Amino acid sequence: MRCIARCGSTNSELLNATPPDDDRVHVLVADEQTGGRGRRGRQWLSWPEGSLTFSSLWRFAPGAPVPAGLSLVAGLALARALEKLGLEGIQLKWPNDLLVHGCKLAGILVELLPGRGRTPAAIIGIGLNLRLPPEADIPEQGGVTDLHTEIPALPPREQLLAAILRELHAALDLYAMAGFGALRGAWQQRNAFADLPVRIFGEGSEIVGICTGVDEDGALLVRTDAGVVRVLSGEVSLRAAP
Ligand SMILES: O=C(O)CCCC[C@@H]1SC[C@@H]2NC(=O)N[C@@H]21
Repeated sequence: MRCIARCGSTNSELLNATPPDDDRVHVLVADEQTGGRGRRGRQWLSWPEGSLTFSSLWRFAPGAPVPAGLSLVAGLALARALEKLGLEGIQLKWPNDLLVHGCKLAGILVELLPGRGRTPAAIIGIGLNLRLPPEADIPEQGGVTDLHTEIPALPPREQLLAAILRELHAALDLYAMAGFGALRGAWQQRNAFADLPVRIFGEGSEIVGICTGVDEDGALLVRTDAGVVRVLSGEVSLRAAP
């Protein structure tokens, strides 16, 4: 594990300076990110004392199918770590957000690193709000929350990170062995939109229906008038339907 004071984005750092193939687990933590990135080209804002931002490189078997459910696995691991610290009411918003009381507490950005003759890898980036300044709240984006608001007795940062990494690596080991199917039930128990009307916006398309869960690959299942539609993570955005 490497801890640095500042960088643009921990995901970008790992993408640009891939550690050697034999380095099975590689984690980069930054006290401050100046160009944090979120899904769909969004910015991820963080504050030096107010956020925990890190990325973990995870290698998967050459020739294995693209690990589609990874951001769900990471979300579940993060949820489990925070639940063990006493945080209740965590919900997972497919594919990459962790919510408490409907407000975003953490986000996950998974990016694949092409093999180029090496073992293929994924970078799993996690941004967790610890103590946000008031200007961080953007109600029109559903609102944000921080860990300090949810559990006032926050453990020290290093302890929190260690607890998250423990859960993350345990979940990744199971995922590597048995696939997302082994974690699917646990993810669905925390599904923020279970049996609720949803609207999925893609590039030039829109799906409206009831969210019935996720499948063995981590794809979202939406029951529409035309039958059940499988939505792959890609460039889509999920919202509650009125
Ligand atoms: O909400 C999202 O769309 C995902 C946010 C992911 C943010 C984390 S912070 C650590 C890592 N480095 C980045 O630039 N992004 C991820």
